[in-house]
Amino acid sequence: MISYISTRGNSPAVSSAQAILKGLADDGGLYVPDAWPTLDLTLADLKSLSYQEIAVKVFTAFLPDFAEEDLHEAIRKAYGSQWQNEQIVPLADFGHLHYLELFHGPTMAFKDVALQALPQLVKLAAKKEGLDKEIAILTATSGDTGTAAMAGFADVPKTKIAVLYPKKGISDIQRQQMQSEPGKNTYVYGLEGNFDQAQRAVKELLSDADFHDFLEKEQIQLSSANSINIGRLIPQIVYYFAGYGQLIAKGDIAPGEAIDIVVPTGNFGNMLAAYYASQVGLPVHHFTVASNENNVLTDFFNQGVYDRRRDFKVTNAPAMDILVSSNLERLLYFATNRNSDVVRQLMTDLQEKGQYHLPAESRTALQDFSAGWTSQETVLQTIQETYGKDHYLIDPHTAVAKALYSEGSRHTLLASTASPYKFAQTVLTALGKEAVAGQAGLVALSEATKTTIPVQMANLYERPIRHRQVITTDQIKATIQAAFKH
Ligand SMILES: N[C@@H](CCOP(=O)(O)O)C(=O)O
Repeated sequence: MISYISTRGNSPAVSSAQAILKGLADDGGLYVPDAWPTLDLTLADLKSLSYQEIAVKVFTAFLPDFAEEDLHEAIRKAYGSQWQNEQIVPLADFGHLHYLELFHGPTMAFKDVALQALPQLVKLAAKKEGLDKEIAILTATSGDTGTAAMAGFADVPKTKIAVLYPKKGISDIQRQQMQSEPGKNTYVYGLEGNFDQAQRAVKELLSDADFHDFLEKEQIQLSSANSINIGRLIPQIVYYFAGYGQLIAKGDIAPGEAIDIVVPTGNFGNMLAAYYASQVGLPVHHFTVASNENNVLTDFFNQGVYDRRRDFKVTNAPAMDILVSSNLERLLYFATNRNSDVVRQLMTDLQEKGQYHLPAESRTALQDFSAGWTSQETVLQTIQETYGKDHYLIDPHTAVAKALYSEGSRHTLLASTASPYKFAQTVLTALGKEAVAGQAGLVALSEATKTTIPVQMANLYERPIRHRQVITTDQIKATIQAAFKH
């Protein structure tokens, strides 16, 4: 049975339930499986399996300490009528290019796929571990994770969730979604800072001894809804298999045929899930890592040097405005042939010097990856061209990836990570329309493109604003402590 170990090698191995409850290993590392599990399916099976059935196969393989009937129930709840498409992640096909639409969930971003499941997994993990404490979820967001995490955890008994988002640099709709979140157990704070600062604070609090004393006194188990939590990543593996199954069902590929995958990425969770899928049997020929102007990952893959010492840019693909890409640490662990000493040193270099150099032999292990970045102007141009040529509307993050795609002989899954309505102002600008804010922006986009405003957004601007508090980075710990105190 697999267990989970820290990428930095200085924490004991834990079960999958424990890894989900902890979020981050005590040594600051990220939990990774100590061996690749075997999926109980063949690629030929995929074309006749529902999304939920594929999810059962992936979840049971990666979460072997959970009872299978509990996982069935969790999956039934996570992928039910709250999804606006029965396939959960349908494909939109244009020749060899297939957009894997990951945005049909409650908050219209790919984060829903995992964050509809994570609360179920957390509850099951707590039951399994005999944990009778309240569970507090701390989350940093550049716009999408926070919204989706609250949609998942809102009013879940014995949980609380606190979200930190950068005050500047999220879309109008993301702001409205978060500030008007009605869940009684939700706490939302705008930060005078950027995503990296929010995420650093989350990681520090997860391993802060004094904060842990407070949690112990209050009988609280702390975890995270970010993709540093392995419980966030596992559900994301499922959709690559589901997309592959749809390609077989449509007759585009034969079982076993290799595909390419292109992913717009900031925190690297979505890309890493594709890599995990490939390690447990999905035939992937090539991965393209797409970045926006915060192109730290592009330089890393092209030059083998990760250097966060650069200006942090607020862009029109804001969910990817990230310079410290947490999940890369998990890829480094595999690229270094599971050498936690090397990973620990690289992470120390990143912390202390702001950069690290990947050893040459590990660069070879990443030869299936290439990387590129897309400017804000090209994002606008790509949205306009895609709409003009294919009459298909894409959001700015999907455009970051689309700009790097060029048609080849292989079928390609391109992760379409958010609804274009979630970034209505940017999409309107791209289409040469006035970027009106609020409900008027949704109406303008609907009229300009003769598309329907997603039902998930129907009453969004009627919800009252509940969360207005803005804090500085110095105030994070005390603010979260006050929120979580009974
Ligand atoms: N893009 C994210 C940033 C956090 O990433 P995560 O996948 O680690 O949760 C966002 O929109 O919040």
